[in-house]
Amino acid sequence: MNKREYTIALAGNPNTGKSTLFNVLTGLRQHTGNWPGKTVIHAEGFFTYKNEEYRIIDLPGTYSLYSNSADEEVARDFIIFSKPDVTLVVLDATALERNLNLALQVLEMTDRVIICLNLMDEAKKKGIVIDIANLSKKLGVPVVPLAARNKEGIEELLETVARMVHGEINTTPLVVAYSRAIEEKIAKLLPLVKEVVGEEYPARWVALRLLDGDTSLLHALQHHPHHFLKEGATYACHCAKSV
Ligand SMILES: Nc1nc2c(ncn2[C@@H]2O[C@H](COP(=O)(O)OP(=O)(O)OP(=O)(O)O)[C@@H](O)[C@H]2O)c(=O)[nH]1
Ligand SMILES: [Mg+2]
Repeated sequence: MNKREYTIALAGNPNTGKSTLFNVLTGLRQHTGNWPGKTVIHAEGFFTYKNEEYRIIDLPGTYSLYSNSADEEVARDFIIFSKPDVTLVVLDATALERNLNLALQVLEMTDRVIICLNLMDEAKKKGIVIDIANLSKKLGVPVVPLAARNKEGIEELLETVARMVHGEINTTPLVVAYSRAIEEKIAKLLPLVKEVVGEEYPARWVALRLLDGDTSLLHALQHHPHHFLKEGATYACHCAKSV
């Protein structure tokens, strides 16, 4: 019997070192191509760690994961529809505040997240000190410091990835609280969304996207092979307009 291969996605703002990390992890076992139907180049690579096979996808760098561009949609769709076993969110440690925005968005989509705090060498040079343990506690997911270009922190990252795919890490992703008005709408919509998407998709995130009038997500859901989901998505969208 073939052993299972784990899928890892690399997300993050542009220029945070995703491709550098991708190259360190995969060496020469990689190829680039086009996503079907979209002119966004993606890279896919493979590596082995402790006798287990991993596939890693270098997603386009984005500042958010809404539907503002093809890049954002590609990254968003991969996390939502392909359900990677682990999503690595690569952050620039010298611009943590700006980078955290994307991390919080990913935490709304999946609980299998590891934060890679990259460019730690630059942060140190600039005298930036980050309390890793506290950040990890606040975000509710592991945070691993890295200097990918110098191959620093890679072993700890791989070990954390392995533990996560084996279900040895319990995460409690930070839930962003919105204004009372929005939370009330979410509360109304949530049971309906749960009925439609069940356990298959993160209900709170879907509700938020619907409230935001994200028609592209709706479109993606309507093309889902599951008939019930297609109809449900249309219905949920209709309800989102009226809550
Ligand atoms: N000092 C330092 N530089 C790094 C590190 N990791 C990556 N870089 C540099 O940062 C720059 C951007 O790295 P990339 O790997 O291309 O970043 P990316 O996230 O793939 O960028 P996009 O694909 O544009 O989103 C390059 O010049 C890298 O050499 C690091 O840990 N330390
Ligand atoms: Mg890149």
